[in-house]
Amino acid sequence: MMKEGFIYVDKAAKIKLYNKRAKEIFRIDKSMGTGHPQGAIKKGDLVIIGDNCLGKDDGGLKPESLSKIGIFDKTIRPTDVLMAVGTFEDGSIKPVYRHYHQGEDFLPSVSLQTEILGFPVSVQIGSDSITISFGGESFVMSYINSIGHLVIIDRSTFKVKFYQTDGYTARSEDLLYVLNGKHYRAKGPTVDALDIINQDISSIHKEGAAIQELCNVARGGSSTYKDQFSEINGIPTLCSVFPVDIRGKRDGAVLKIEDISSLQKVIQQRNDALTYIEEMKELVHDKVLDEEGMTIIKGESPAMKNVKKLACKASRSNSTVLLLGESGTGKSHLAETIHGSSTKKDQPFIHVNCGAMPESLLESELFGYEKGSFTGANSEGKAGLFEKARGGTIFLDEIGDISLAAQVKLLGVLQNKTFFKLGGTTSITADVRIIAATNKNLEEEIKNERFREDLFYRLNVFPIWMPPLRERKEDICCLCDEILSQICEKLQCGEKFVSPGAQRLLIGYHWPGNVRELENTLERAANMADGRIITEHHLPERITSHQGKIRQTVWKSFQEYTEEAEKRAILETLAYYNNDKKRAMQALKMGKTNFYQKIKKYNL
Ligand SMILES: Nc1ncnc2c1ncn2[C@@H]1O[C@H](COP(=O)(O)OP(=O)(O)OP(=O)(O)O)[C@@H](O)[C@H]1O
Repeated sequence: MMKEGFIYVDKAAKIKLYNKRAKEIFRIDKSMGTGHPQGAIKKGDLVIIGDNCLGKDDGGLKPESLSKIGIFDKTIRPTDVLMAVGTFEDGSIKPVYRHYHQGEDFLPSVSLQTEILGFPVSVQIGSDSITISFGGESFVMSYINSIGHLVIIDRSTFKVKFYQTDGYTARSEDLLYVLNGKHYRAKGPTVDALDIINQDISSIHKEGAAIQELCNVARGGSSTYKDQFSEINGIPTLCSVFPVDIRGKRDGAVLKIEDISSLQKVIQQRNDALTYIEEMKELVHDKVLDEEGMTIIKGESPAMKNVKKLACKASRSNSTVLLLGESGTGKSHLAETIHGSSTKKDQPFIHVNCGAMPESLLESELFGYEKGSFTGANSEGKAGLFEKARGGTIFLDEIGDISLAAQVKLLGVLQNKTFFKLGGTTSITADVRIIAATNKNLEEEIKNERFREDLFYRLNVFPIWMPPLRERKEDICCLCDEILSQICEKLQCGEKFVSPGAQRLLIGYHWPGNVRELENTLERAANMADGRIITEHHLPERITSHQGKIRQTVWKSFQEYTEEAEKRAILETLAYYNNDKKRAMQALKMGKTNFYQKIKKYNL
């Protein structure tokens, strides 16, 4: 049997030949079930809908169109999965329906079961077929991407007067058209297949680049359209268009079609499997790193768990990381941990405190200098920190404090991955991973022209925000345990513990100096306590007296707290997915509209 379908149209785009295979491909040669006569929908008819993607392959059905069967629900959105039973233009029966937002809450298989006027009705949407059942009879439609399945019951006889079948697009019987009152054709074993000869091709095939090309070429255009992918009537095909000339004059054109639905399905399954494997790999990797590497970072609050997740990702990539957050929150600690968990862990980690370095020295320290390049220079010349960090990581701490001149030079390194020594003429490759950190608000610095915007964008490839300690008080106890045991080891004073009363005070304090302040407080307390227990008496007055002040705290409204949390959730997820909005949206299990509304609301 011929594998390809052929359609021949004349200059006026009228179909002159449509072979058997083409009819099979577009499912217009089938006996199509038990059958029904031709007709149109009437007021009061019972309508049963199963649509796996509202607006696609259903004639463009809109949520508003559902008012025809008594559904006025503003939460139904285009692309929703919908199952509905209602009466046409007659409110005598309350519609029954269910809808799901794609991706957000749609399960691979959903169903709706109800009873209308004593008849059982069910709609079942699976991963590749939709089944509508009424009074014991079932109507199954299989699909590749999307479909709009429809069954209509005559209200006076309770007989099926229309059901959807394959080839509905070619028959112009898309769901919306039928709901709009368009006449549908008769179906059934005794009904002749759709007569398409002499019909305008656009009445059978409304869309697809191949159909457009066919019409162009039939009218006299030239064609290079060979084995191209084109979706025709929702069916994935490979098409070629050939001109037909008779005695040197254009007579029409032929479209050769190959059905690649099954191939498409296999590709889809393969892609799904690959995505699944990738997800599993990431999960396993994250878990291993979580267990092995990021345990050095103490903190189990949701904010710190997220920081650790991001740090895991950062340690696996070579991208520039920008650590943001108040002073003392642990940015340097995190930078070292990222390096220590990366493949570069056995290579150098060079910590440069850019803020502490005099401006005149910064350039020569970072990039080195050739001998005799400036007064006071070592006569042998010097390798810079970028060279010393070769193969490893350079951590540019307090990056917000460097001069504009140094920023230009750094930008050059980030853009070209090369630099010159001071007084040097040979370019040196910067084979180094950059992690930068600042407690400044760089956007503010850019506004005040103290920081270059282009440098900010080069640095802000993988941002991680360290939350201040006052926003993750649940971490205080485990930080105390960790830090106190390090301190006791350093002081060689034996193990010490924090009493519950002192713990309460530590949790109540607002920690403007963050973890660094906690560390200093514990070191002082460990020195003060003669015994093994650190009590309230060993804590400084600013902490013990703070307890009384807590009650004067100005509480925010519930809405403000909620908004802060929402903003933080979106920001952190966006950072985690490298600003990939789609993935962030999926991870947050948010609908598209909701997600973009929040982005707009919080100016993210
Ligand atoms: N999660 C943590 N677990 C254990 N120790 C921590 C943690 N976070 C911070 N520290 C300790 O707190 C101190 C301050 O942290 P760090 O120097 O990394 O902060 P920073 O954000 O880089 O500060 P600055 O912006 O002032 O440079 C360090 O001694 C660090 O070891």
